[in-house]
Amino acid sequence: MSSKRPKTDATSWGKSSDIGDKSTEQAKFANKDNTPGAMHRPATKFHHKIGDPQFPAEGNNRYHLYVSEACPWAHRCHVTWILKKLDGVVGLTLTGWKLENISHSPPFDDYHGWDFVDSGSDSYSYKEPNNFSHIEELYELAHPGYREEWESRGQRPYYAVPVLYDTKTKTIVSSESAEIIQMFNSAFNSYGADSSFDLEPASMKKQIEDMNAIVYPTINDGVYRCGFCTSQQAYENAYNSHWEGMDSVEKILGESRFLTGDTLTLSDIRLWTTLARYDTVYYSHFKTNRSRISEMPNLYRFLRDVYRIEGVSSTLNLEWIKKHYYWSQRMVNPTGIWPLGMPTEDKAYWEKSDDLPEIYTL
Ligand SMILES: N[C@@H](CCC(=O)N[C@@H](CS)C(=O)NCC(=O)O)C(=O)O
Repeated sequence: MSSKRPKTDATSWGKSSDIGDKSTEQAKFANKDNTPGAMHRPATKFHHKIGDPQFPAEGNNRYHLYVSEACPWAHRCHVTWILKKLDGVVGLTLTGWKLENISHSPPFDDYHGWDFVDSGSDSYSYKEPNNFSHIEELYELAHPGYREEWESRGQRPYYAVPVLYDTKTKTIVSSESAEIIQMFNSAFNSYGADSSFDLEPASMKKQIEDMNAIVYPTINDGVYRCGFCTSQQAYENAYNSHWEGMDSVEKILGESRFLTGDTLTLSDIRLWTTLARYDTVYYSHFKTNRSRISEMPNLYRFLRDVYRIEGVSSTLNLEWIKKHYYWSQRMVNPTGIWPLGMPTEDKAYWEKSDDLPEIYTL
């Protein structure tokens, strides 16, 4: 137990001052609601870039991606890794689905983050290169004293996935999904990635940023603002803002196939990984329950449209997603019981295609 740990009765995740480096997207779209009990996502720690002097672009698995199939932020990276054909270029480890002993209240001694015990779904067997048992060990290797830094502020250590790790310098390049997917899109094109398509064309940067400005705060982080808050007022604020965002995206997708037109971009991948979890998890577990995705015609069409792109469905592990949220997040669901009978467990939910355009090829 840390001797420096201050006494705190904090019960919510993060503080409004935890936005870290002000230039990050997360800081730009941080939750502005200072109602007691509002959820504030802490800043991730590592923001280096492939191309920085100590992290030159290189293939042959010098760099290694850690993702949990449960996590929507990590899932963005996994989808981009698949679409850019980075297998053999950037290594991959899938963690298990459990986050054991996660809590918003101290003590945090038994919290070690994602485990590698039951690593990977059946279709993958990518080994953790350091033989670690938990991701805590990776964070401590990259930044000795990482746990202590958080605990000395009275906070749970934030062992976030995704992580892009450098096997050569044994440190973390980035722990921020928005930045990792941009690197995957462009940094490895001369090292084996599929360079024939661009998920962030320069001519569309502004439209992509405009979409992210809606999707990040109201939808990607918005569902967590609904689910992780600890007061009625904070929940109602988060819920209203979330549905404002959902309604505007439903409208946008009524006018174009993807968020910025006819071309799939990183914005679509960012939206998709939240929608893919929605009817299984967020609707009930996070109380976002005004409508299911299957009741929003354009969002539902988009969800199934992207699901059909080659490779995408292989990244969706609904069983682990369900177990992870309902079992791990005891501060939301104290019994840890996961529900049965989810409509998303029926293949027809994903494969209904009468209202879909032809399959999108990259
Ligand atoms: N801003 C981060 C968010 C990542 C994040 O919060 N991941 C969660 C899982 S959904 C996590 O790993 N949490 C572990 C923890 O809280 O210690 C990103 O986009 O990469």
